[in-house]
Amino acid sequence: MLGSRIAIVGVGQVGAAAAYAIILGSIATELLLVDDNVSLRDGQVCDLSDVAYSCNSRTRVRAASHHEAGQCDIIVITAGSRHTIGQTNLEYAYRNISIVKTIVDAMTPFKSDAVLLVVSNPVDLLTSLALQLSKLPPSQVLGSGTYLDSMRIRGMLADKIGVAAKSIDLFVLGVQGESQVTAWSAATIGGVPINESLSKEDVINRSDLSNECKHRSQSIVRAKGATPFGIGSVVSSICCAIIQDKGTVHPISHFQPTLGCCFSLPVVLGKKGVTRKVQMPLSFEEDAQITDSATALKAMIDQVNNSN
Ligand SMILES: NC(=O)c1ccc[n+]([C@@H]2O[C@H](COP(=O)([O-])OP(=O)(O)OC[C@H]3O[C@@H](n4cnc5c(N)ncnc54)[C@H](O)[C@@H]3O)[C@@H](O)[C@H]2O)c1
Repeated sequence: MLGSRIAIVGVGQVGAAAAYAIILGSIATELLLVDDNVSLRDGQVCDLSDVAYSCNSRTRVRAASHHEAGQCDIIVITAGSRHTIGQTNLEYAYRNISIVKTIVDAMTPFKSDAVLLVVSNPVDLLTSLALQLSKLPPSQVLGSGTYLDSMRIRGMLADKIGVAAKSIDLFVLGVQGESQVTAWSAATIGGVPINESLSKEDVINRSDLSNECKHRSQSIVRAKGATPFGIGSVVSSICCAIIQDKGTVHPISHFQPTLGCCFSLPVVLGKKGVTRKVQMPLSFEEDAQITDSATALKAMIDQVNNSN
């Protein structure tokens, strides 16, 4: 972590929660906060600096411009607009597309080995556009994708069968949201394929669990208005894996050349972002669902590019 710098662009609910987790973990030496709303940004700097002082964090926090953020080791994009009542998903997507375009433009040129991590929604679409616009190599442009969903479903399964989530390998993959796919066919418990490791007493309805996981964000938003903490902690884990060159495997949105867009498949994360891809044998149905949703995403990206 020595000398490492992370920038968070957009310090609303999600950006602030990510900053909080990064400070608690002393993940970086310096944390730069950027927001168009300058008084909110400065308030967050003071509040989060207090966190750093009170927990003896080695991470120091300060306000910065978009341009400075582009020179950091990792730049996390959590800027966005709120989904307003009556706004369609398409209108919402176009609003955030315009925000991400402005941000990437203002940060260009990036430090050549910077890693860009997109969190704003729709995450796979915005990651694909950030890759096009930033001109960074594909291995350095990532999206949080289905990382949180994978952690969620592991936790939910762990609760049902009484095994620690850490001993479960189960990935949610593909385009994050309605068409994401739970890769049950490749799931293991303690390294043993799930079909062999579970006994008859372990009754799990896979489809119910996948659906509950898919809609969990909506339930949280209905209950408390936003979902900042889970994703904040995911951002901190991803930054930690990169800065500490951990070589750990995570489901991360990244560029898939065969389908021409970014979505989540397992990768090894290290200092240079994606250091290698991990082949995961999926069932025919899982593979087909992922391909279908990626094809629809690519069509949407082409539509956005043609509308410019
Ligand atoms: N990927 C995930 O799993 C996940 C989970 C939760 C939320 N999100 C997404 O994260 C994004 C942020 O959510 P939130 O609840 O923090 O919203 P928020 O409204 O609380 O914060 C957004 C912030 O972005 C700032 N902003 C807007 N334009 C900017 C610009 N050009 N430069 C810098 N800052 C700018 C705003 O001033 C605001 O402070 C949304 O797109 C949301 O959908 C993603």
